Amino acid sequence: MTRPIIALDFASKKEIQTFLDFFPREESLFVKIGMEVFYQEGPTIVEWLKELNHDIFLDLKLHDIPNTVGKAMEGLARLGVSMTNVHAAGGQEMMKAAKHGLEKGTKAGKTVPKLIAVTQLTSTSEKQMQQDQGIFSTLEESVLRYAANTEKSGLDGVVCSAWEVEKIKNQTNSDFICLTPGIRPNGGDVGDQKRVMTPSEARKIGSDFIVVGRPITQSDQPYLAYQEIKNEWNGVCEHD
Ligand SMILES: O=C(O)c1cc(=O)[nH]c(=O)n1[C@@H]1O[C@H](COP(=O)(O)O)[C@@H](O)[C@H]1O
Repeated sequence: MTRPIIALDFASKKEIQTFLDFFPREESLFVKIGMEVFYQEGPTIVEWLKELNHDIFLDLKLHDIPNTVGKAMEGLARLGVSMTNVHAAGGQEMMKAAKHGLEKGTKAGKTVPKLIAVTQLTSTSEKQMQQDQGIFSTLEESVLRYAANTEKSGLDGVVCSAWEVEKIKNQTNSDFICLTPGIRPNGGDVGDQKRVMTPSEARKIGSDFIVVGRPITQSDQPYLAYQEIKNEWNGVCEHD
């Protein structure tokens, strides 16, 4: 069984602790730490979650000049997370610098974190992309271009919506990762997300990882919500 990545979009360590109390202590989770809590708590939040035996996707979506991103990644590599990311819009030079920084900062004998690039955010519609970013192609064309740039820069994969996975997989090598947020159980509240899919649809279409936040974090029964999504993602029927 593979684990959905839980987006820990909380404002503090205390709130995360309260949330994790709903889960059995021995269950190792794959969690995503984003800018909301990282900017408040700093690297200690990562160290604490690692001590609890959880795997971490550090989602800081770096996007700056190549030198700055490269140096920042060199520092982040020392935290020993499993995965981290940049914005593909930063360009190929920036993505290469990010990868180089991660490799340089990873301690000898340790695994270099997977590095993936955000294409078009799942909260972006084609109309918004054209109006706000001045990109006058289809949204899919834009995502495919970013995915091609990401692969050329030597990164491990992309963050995209499940809607684009099939086309990305057709144009990239077989190891290239598609990590898909914007996941909702059937009939779930989409909130600010625009390009959504259910866990089972995302699996069928070839997503390698799904990221799920509010359907689990805002649930009255977070562990049950997590298990239902995990089972659906792994193709387990309720009565198996
Ligand atoms: O990089 C991400 O993780 C990300 C990229 C993207 O395009 N869309 C997106 O929603 N995310 C993240 O995925 C999570 C989705 O949360 P929910 O919409 O609550 O499931 C949030 O933490 C977002 O920051």
